[in-house]
Amino acid sequence: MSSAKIAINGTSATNGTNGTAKEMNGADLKKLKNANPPKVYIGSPQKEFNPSSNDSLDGNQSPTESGPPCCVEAYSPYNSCTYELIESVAQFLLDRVSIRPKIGIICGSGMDGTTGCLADALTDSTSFPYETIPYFPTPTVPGHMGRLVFGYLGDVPVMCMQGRFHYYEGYPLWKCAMPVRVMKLVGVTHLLASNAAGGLNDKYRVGDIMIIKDHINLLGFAGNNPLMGPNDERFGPRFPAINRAYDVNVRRMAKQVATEMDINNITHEGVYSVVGGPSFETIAEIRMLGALGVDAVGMSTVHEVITARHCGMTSFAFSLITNKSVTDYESYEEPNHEEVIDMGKQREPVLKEFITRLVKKIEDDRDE
Ligand SMILES: O=P(O)(O)O[C@@H]1C[C@H](O)[C@@H](CO)O1
Ligand code: HPA
Repeated sequence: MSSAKIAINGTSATNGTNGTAKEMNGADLKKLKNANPPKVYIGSPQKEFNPSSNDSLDGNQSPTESGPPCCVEAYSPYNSCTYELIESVAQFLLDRVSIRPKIGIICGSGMDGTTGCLADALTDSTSFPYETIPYFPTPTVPGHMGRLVFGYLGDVPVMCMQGRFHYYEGYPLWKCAMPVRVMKLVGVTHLLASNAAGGLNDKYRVGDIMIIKDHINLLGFAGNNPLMGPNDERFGPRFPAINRAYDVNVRRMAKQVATEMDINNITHEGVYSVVGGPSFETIAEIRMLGALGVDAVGMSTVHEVITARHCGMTSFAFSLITNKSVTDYESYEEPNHEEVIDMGKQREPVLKEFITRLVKKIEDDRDE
């Protein structure tokens, strides 16, 4: 494969074969960071990040004698990742890309794979493997890539998380949702999140799309919320309202897109509930969720949407129904991650088209 060197802010990164996709590899970016370190303030009292010291870039180091470490210990349930730190991560990205996206996309399981996925459809793209972004977590789940990709979807500038972070990976909820705040400070106003989910609603079939109109935050009921801990008003209020989390206008546009694509027969609107995972649900749990009015169940999205709403972003999310939730004690069926990934891949073209058209509508609406 041929590769040309191109200049990004005076330093070099590798340019792909077609001249439109720039992949920053780990080694290049480590060099880049050392040459041009982001100003990152960590802990309290604030400390300037020094890439030549032993400080880790991933924010996962444990407390040291000199005081609290970076943005907090990885497993703290309380978010003390400062506004300044998120700002510095956003600045790190802004210094290295020229586009200024207003729409941020999070790709769910099966939609964030290695080839043919949404992020691959972006043109003029620059991608940052997560491990090369200061303080970013890194994904551990098979089938989830770990890249932040900037580029154009159709002619709309977007930034796209190809791979997300889940609570069951061991990250606290605030850390799972930390990239949403980075998006916010990059300038994103609209969050579009997708996920894979088990279908509880009898009308849903595997492969259907459910536009999320509301959620039940089971983790929140159990006293776990991404906004726990000190609140910085620069992000948003201490007690944000969440009852209008899934924007009615964007949902209307999504339904228009479904009509235009002639996929109304596989498109629904319903209630999503988050569980902690990684174990799938028992039959009793599924029956309980059904009785609560849940249409689909998954392991993500809710903490991202709460974080986005907290900082004033417009949010929209949808589920791909990758499996039917088992409700029958006589059944031998068992949900598994492989079928989740397979269904995501099968539906990739439809979902890509769905998101591309929706993004265009949002952009046109913003311009009006
Ligand atoms: O990232 P999402 O919510 O799409 O992933 C779902 C939940 C688990 O990560 C996985 C289970 O197969 O799919
Ligand atoms: N339960 C929870 N999360 C999921 C499921 C499920 O059945 N399918 C895909 N993600």
